[in-house]
Amino acid sequence: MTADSILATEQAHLLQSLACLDEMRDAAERIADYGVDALASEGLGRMRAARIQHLAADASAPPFFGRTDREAEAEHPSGEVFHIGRRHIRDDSGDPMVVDWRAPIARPFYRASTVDRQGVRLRRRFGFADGRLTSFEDERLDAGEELGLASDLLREEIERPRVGPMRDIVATIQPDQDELVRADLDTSLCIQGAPGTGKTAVGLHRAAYLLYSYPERLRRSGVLVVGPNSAFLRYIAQVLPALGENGIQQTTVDQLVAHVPATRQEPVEVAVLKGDARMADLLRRAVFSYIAKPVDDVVPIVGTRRYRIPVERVRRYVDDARRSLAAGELRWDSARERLRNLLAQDVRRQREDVGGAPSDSETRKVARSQQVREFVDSVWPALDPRAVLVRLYTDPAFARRCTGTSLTDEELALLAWTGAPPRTPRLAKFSAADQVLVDELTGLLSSNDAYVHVVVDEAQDLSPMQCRAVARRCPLGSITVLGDVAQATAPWAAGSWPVTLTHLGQPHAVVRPLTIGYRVPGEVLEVANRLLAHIAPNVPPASSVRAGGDALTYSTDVATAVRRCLAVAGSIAVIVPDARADAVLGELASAGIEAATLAEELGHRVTVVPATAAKGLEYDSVVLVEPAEIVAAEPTRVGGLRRLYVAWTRAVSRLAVVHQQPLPEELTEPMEHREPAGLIG
Ligand SMILES: Nc1ncnc2c1ncn2[C@@H]1O[C@H](COP(=O)(O)OP(=O)(O)OP(=O)(O)O)[C@@H](O)[C@H]1O
Repeated sequence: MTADSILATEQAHLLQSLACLDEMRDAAERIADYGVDALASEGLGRMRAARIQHLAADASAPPFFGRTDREAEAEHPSGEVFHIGRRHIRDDSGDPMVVDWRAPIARPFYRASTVDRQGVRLRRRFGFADGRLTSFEDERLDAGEELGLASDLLREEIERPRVGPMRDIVATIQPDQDELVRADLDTSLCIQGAPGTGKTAVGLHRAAYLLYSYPERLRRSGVLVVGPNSAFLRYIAQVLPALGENGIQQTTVDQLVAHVPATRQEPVEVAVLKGDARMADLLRRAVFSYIAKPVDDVVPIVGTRRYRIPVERVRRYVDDARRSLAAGELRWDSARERLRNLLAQDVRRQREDVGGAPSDSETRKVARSQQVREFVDSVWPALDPRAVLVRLYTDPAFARRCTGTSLTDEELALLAWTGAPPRTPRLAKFSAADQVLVDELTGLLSSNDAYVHVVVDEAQDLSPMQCRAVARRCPLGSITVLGDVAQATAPWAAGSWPVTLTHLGQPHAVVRPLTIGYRVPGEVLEVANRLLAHIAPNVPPASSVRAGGDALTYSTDVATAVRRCLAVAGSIAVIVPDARADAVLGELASAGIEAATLAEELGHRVTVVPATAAKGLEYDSVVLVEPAEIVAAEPTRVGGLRRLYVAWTRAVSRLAVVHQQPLPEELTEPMEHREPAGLIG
């Protein structure tokens, strides 16, 4: 077959697949929602809506992007052919026209090699333009052909100028990434990777893979994706819907714990202390301290009769509830409930002992009786997490009692409330670190939403207490942890995966590295890698699959540098020291260049990005303003260099450094004792 006739045949398959997809959508819309009862009908309706949404997702995307031809088998003497796409498409008779990329049969498309063919004779990739099939690329694995990263279609995809939000990488997932994407649901993973190695992409595709592969286990309380900030969430928001997954909750850690607003700023050292794992112990002791020792018999009145529960028995019940609380079997509020029930059951037994036959509803009435309620309130009061926290901050004797030996006097003094104490806990102004503590307390008092799998991105920046907040959302499930210790800029960051994983409740998660960079051009990465010796000596330098002729330039004027970027296609970020954001916006405006802020919709050509908000984002061109000032703005040199490392590694095609001050010396000194980052492929 000639290339043209292959293309024509594939184009015909594409049109047929689209027609089948239309038919599947029509069929889904025709199905009525009649279940056996109203609830079942509602459930069916929901499922149907989800299915229609799934089938409609990203209708502009080609129905398939690849194909595998399998070796001949007894049942299929000429070898089966599978087209691989974003979703399963079948014809009228139910035969697959396209198989979902997540299906086990699609795996060899990503993983087969000449060494391990996995039953595949030929792998074909397709190129598209405006929804039309325009090219294809074959690897005859059985003839020893394997392109790897040298594939033109793969390189085109990687080098496509970036505009707007993040895209899925489903057509070009690499074997090392695929292994992580398809790890089973019970496996917790920690993916450590240099900037642009595809951690976020892998984490999101893993979420989609798990939903497809474990629908039963994930249908109810599925997958939660946690990102560092709302700009990042907006940037990644389209990836999962484009893969047909609309039901995944995506949130920031701050949103996760926002029971109270964060309206108070506080010194870094206070925030660091409040993020320390020892706070968990303090809060726990504080909560337990509210349990009082019963001193009297309890005497519930039923009708006109009084039943006496002797104090020794009452103490036993309280001890029993306390043990359940300590063992984590019960939260505070349900332990209160348990206590009420224990007392009511005691009365029931007393009545039975004298020949009565009290009903369940009478027993429930005893549990709710005034005497039982007053007793429970006195030994096991209802607690407001804000009140407990405010008391710890405003009552030094109480804080000291709850501390044990874990916090020093200096540390306790740091926690003390500054300014006039709030009149009521409801009026207290809390900080972002307090929000996490309120969440910890809330978790001690009552249960929260729990997920079967959590994907947490930029996890290197989480404080131990934030890690615990994430872990609480996944008490029995697994976690995919994504991050890069070299990019840890938060002052409370642990800087070590074993520590972070322990606080995430996953001490045995395997740390898996990704070292091939798909974003940053080689010459830009080579300079960034010089910083590693100073910011994360144990992290190996990454290599880049990409090089650009004018990838790294230096100049002195922002507007000129931006204009040069405007001359080529793609998104542009002007990454600035935070304090300069307004000035640079003004400078660009007076130069006649329209620029947006990060708070505005994605898709603007030029965005001014404060250095502290650049994490996780990427742009085709980056104009990086005054690196030395970005470093100096952080409390420590290492923190500053890490911030610069993040900012330096946001560009896909070109990085234009604009500076009048000398560059930080760590950037200009070549790497010693290290392998320079090579270009792969
Ligand atoms: N296999 C791939 N095929 C095509 N593009 C890819 C592949 N892997 C990653 N990319 C692209 O590389 C870029 C970087 O990916 P991603 O943002 O996931 O990296 P990251 O490791 O999370 O980076 P950072 O540490 O900076 O947050 C993205 O544009 C992504 O789409």
